[in-house]
Order: sequence, then C-alpha cells, then structure tokens
Amino acid sequence: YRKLKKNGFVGPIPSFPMGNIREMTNNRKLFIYWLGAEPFLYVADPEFLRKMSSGVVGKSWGIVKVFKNNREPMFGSGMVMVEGDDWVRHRHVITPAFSPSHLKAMASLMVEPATNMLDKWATLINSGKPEIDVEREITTTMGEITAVTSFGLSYRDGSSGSRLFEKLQAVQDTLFNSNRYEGVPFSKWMCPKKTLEAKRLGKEIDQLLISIIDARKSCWDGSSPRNDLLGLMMNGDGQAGMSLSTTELVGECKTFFFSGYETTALALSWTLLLLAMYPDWQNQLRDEVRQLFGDGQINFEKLTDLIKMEWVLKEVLRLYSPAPNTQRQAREDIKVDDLVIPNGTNIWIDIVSMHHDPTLWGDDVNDFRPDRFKDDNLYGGCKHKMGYLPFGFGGKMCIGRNLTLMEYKVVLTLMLTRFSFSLSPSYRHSPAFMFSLRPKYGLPLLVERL
Ligand code: HEM
Repeated sequence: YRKLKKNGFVGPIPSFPMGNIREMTNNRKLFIYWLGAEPFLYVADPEFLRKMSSGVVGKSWGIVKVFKNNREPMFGSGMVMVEGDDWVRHRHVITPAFSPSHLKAMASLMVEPATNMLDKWATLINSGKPEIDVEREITTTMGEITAVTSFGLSYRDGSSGSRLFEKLQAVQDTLFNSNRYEGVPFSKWMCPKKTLEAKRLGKEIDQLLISIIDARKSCWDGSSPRNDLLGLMMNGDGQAGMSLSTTELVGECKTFFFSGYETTALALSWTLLLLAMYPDWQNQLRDEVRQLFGDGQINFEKLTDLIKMEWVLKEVLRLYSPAPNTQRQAREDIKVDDLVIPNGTNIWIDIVSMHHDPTLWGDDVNDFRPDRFKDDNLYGGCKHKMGYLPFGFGGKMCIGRNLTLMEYKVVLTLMLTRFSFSLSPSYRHSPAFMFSLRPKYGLPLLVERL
C-alpha cells in the first residue's frame, strides 16, 4: 500500500477491519481500495489496462492470494489457481480439447438435456403453470450439459453425475451465496461452520472425481481417448512433461464446472429476460432460426450462420456480464507512463463497469441494442478495444469461449422454436454480484407454446 501511494496512486481512506468494502460504488476508474485488509488497485480505464498489460505475457501474471486461499475447495489446483510454467503446462494440455473439431463432436450431446428441459416446460404449461423460473431451470440443464461434455457422465437422479453436481452447487452456495467477507482478517472464522462445510464438500467432490478418473484409467488402453474434455486432458499432448497429474485433473474438472456451467446459464437467462422485454428481437431471432433450420433438426455446421443471435449474445454479455470482473497480481514492477505498479500489487479489473461507461459507448450505453455489433462485430462500436472484455484479455483470456458460443446457440435455438417468452409481473429486477452476476430473486418468465 505504501509503495502504491508513493508511486502516485490514491484512494479513499480505509476503515478497520472492513477496508473500503462499503465504498466500492463510485465513479472513479483508477484508484486504490481495500478489500478488508488487502489493498487492491482498481482499474476500469481501458487505456491504462492496455498500457499495464502490453508486454506482460499470461504466465507472468500471478494469482491474487486472498482469493486463492478462499476458492481452493472450488478450483483445487486447476488452471485458475496456478502460475508461471505450471499455468503454461495446464493451458498447453487443455487448449486442444477446445479445438473446433472437438467442439463440433460435443454439440449433439447438448440436445438431449436441453430437450428434456423443454419437454418439462411443456408439461408445466399444459398443467396451467406458465410461469417458469428460467434461471433455475437453465442452470440445472447447463450443469447436466457440462457433466456430459466435460466428463462424459450420464446425469440421472442418483447417478455419480447428479451427486457430483449437487455437491458442486453446495460448495458454491457455501462460499459465495452468503455474506462472507473476502479480505477481512479472520473472516474464515467469522463463519467457521461454512468454512468447514466448504472444506468437507471439497474433499467429497475430489473423491468422486478421483474415482471417475481411476475408472477411466483402468479401462483405457492408451490408444484413442474419449472425446470429452476429461478424456482429451488425460491424453495430454503426448510430449514429455506435458501431462496433468490426477490431482491437477481433479482441479481442472472442478474448474470447468465452475467456470463453465453457470456463466453460460446466466448468458442464456439474461438473454431470455431481454428477449421478453424486446419482443421485436425475439421475433427476429426466431425468424433467423426458422430460415436456417426450418422446423427440422439443428444442422451443427450452420450454427455460425446465426448472425443476429451472436449480436444478441454479445450485447447480453456487455450489459449483464456473467463474469463481471477479473483479477491479476503483479509479479514484477510494471511501469505505466510515470506511475509504477509495484511487484505484488493486487489488481481488480472491473469489466462490467467498462461495459456501462458512457464515455466509451455513448449515451445509449444502457440500452439493449444488439445491432451495435452489426457494424463492429468485435467491439460493438466501443471507443477503446480494451473497453469490451466479456471473456477477459491477453494470454489468460477465457479458454471456454467457443464452447459457450456453441452451447448458447444450440440451447437458444431449441427454446425459440418451441416457446415464446414474456415478462412475468412477479419478476423483480436485481442483478446481484455473487461471484457471477445473477438475478437475485430468480428469473420468472411467462412461457407460451408456439
Ligand atoms: C458466458 C460464458 C463465459 C464467460 C462470460 C466467461 C468469462 C471468463 C473470464 C472473464 C475469464 C477471465 C479471463 C482473464 O482473466 O483475462 C475466464 C477465464 C476462464 N474461463 Fe471462462 N467464461 C465463460 C465460459 C466458460 C466455459 C464454458 C469454460 C469451460 C468449460 C470456461 C473456462 C474458463 C477457464 C478455465 C478460465 C481460466 C483461463 C486461464 O486462467 O488461463 N469459461 N472466463
């Protein structure tokens, strides 16, 4: 903190022991704040971000320790928890699993769980219950899709897939959906029950995953890996020193789950809300789907032609970024003009704040306008290339972004061909930051069969 101050950075005076937790909503774009007893450099200035990150490769960024300790039960020793050469090895082994050919092979696996959910909606509507909490439904289904595409697990009640999913959700609820104070000294012990519960769940999840991996290893002859993320990771890339240990595989399995299912589920849920509010866009997307697929099956080769749907996704990720921020820790002194970010500094990058900055987007910043991506497909007309970062930036950019795009298109296509959506009077708008950006009171919509 003293170094940051000496180097020209300022911020509000912290109070003990909460730091500046209560003052985090202001309009500044670059300042120091305290998360409990941890100083952070807050950045929502794209030009500063560009200068700060130019020349720093992915492996040179560190992980913020205060989060690392807290999130261990969720991410184990997965990619988001490792640094330096270890991170390079993880990323190297995992990247091929997300290649377009592998993703295409996964697309068909998404249809059955999504269709099951839609059949359930049809039954609810038939029995006179047209109001459906789409967020809860979609989150469960994305968990199912993640279980199938990541680990090839069948997801039936009582199966190891569903037991795993229940425990993964429980650990997340324990760690994030409650009032825990990250950064506040001894906060772990302000709620010791929850801390111990998270640890216990973490261990049970690890055991379940180890038994899944062991079962795979025992019947695998080393020739052709299974075509899901776990199988592809277990295969490594055949290079010496480029494989993952069982503990690391367990960490990656958990990482895919937590990074993947909820973010994509939220992108879909916020989309349905916005399509319910803007029926014209709902009709445009439905027309696009019909023109492409008629009333028949999805042709996975043609998903790239869902152009308007992609604009809508991008606009949703701008307005309601499921991952509203990301963090880095400096591993060396970083010079930005005449300021120096000292080695060891925690950096908090506020993505969602930049997405709502009128100086970057203009006066219509808060409007839902997917066609901003028509003329500028990558940045939606944002005045700065680092102002639109739904998947982060640089070498650490989200590895699952193409998987998300595919899941989004498959599931939304199936939804729009069978149902229409309108707002329910019981919906209360309250996007809340609970690790991701979620509708605090759920997302009830009125769903009608077409
Ligand atoms: C709408 C969906 C998603 C959003 C908005 C999202 C967003 C992000 C963001 C902002 C980051 C941080 C990048 C940075 O710090 O620069 C990230 C990293 C990551 N995401 Fe995603 N993500 C999504 C879906 C997924 C999916 C489906 C998976 C995997 C199955 C995934 C796996 C990861 C992993 C492993 C990392 C860490 C990468 C690294 O440290 O090298 N994400 N994501």
